[in-house]
Amino acid sequence: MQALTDDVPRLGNGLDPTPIVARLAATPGVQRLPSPKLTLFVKRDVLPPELCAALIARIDAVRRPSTIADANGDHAYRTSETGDLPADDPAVIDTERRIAMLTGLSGEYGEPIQGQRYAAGQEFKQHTDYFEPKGLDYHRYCALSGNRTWTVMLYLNTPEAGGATRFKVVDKMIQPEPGKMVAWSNRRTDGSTNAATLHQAMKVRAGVKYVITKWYRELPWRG
Ligand SMILES: O=C(O)CCC(=O)C(=O)O
Ligand SMILES: [Fe+2]
Repeated sequence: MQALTDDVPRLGNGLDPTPIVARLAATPGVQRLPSPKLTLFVKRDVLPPELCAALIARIDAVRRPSTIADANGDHAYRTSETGDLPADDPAVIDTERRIAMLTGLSGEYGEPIQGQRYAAGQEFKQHTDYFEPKGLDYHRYCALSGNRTWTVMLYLNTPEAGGATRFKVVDKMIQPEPGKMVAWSNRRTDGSTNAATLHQAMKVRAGVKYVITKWYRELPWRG
C-alpha cells in the first residue's frame, strides 16, 4: 500500500472486528444496523461531490463486463460493468485515505478499489462477498491473500430509479446517494463466514448507477 501518510490508523484486517467497530461506532454520523446478525455501518457524505465525479470518470475509462466467482450458469447474475481503478491516480489515493481514516482497516489487506457501473436493467443478484471455503474457485481466489473479511462500498451517484442494495436476511435496504458508505464484516464475531451478509444490487430501473468497492483479506493482498 502506497501513498497513505503515516497518520492513518492501522487496526488490522478486520477478522477481529473489535477495533474497527469501536472506531466506526465512535465516529459522528455513522449509523449501525441494529441487528445482532450482521455488523453493518452506514455513513453519508464520506466522499465530496467532486471526488464522486472524478471516480465516475475513472470507472468509465476502465470498465469491462463483470465476472463472478463460482460461475453458476446464470449469465444474468451480475450484469454490471467492472474495473480496477489505478492505485496511483490522485482521486483513488484520496479515496483510499478517506476509507482508511474512517474504518481503521489496514491498507495492506485491501484489494485495489474496484468500480462498478450498472445501466438500466442491470443488477447483481443475491450473493455473499466472501468465497465459499468449499467452492470450486476458493483456491484460485484465496490461495495468496486468504478470504475476504470486510466490504467497504461507496455509492457515487443516485440512479433515477432502482439500484438499492438489499440485505434480505436482516430486512435492510440501502438507497444509493453520492458519497454514502456502507461497510460490513463478512464474518461472525468468532471469525466464521456470515451467511446473513447475503445481499443483492437491485435492478437499476432508470438512469445509471456507479459504486466503488474495497474488499479486505485475511492476509496482506498479493492478488
Ligand atoms: O452495487 C451494489 O449495490 C452492491 C454491489 C455488490 O454487492 C458487490 O459488488 O459485491
Ligand atoms: Fe457484494
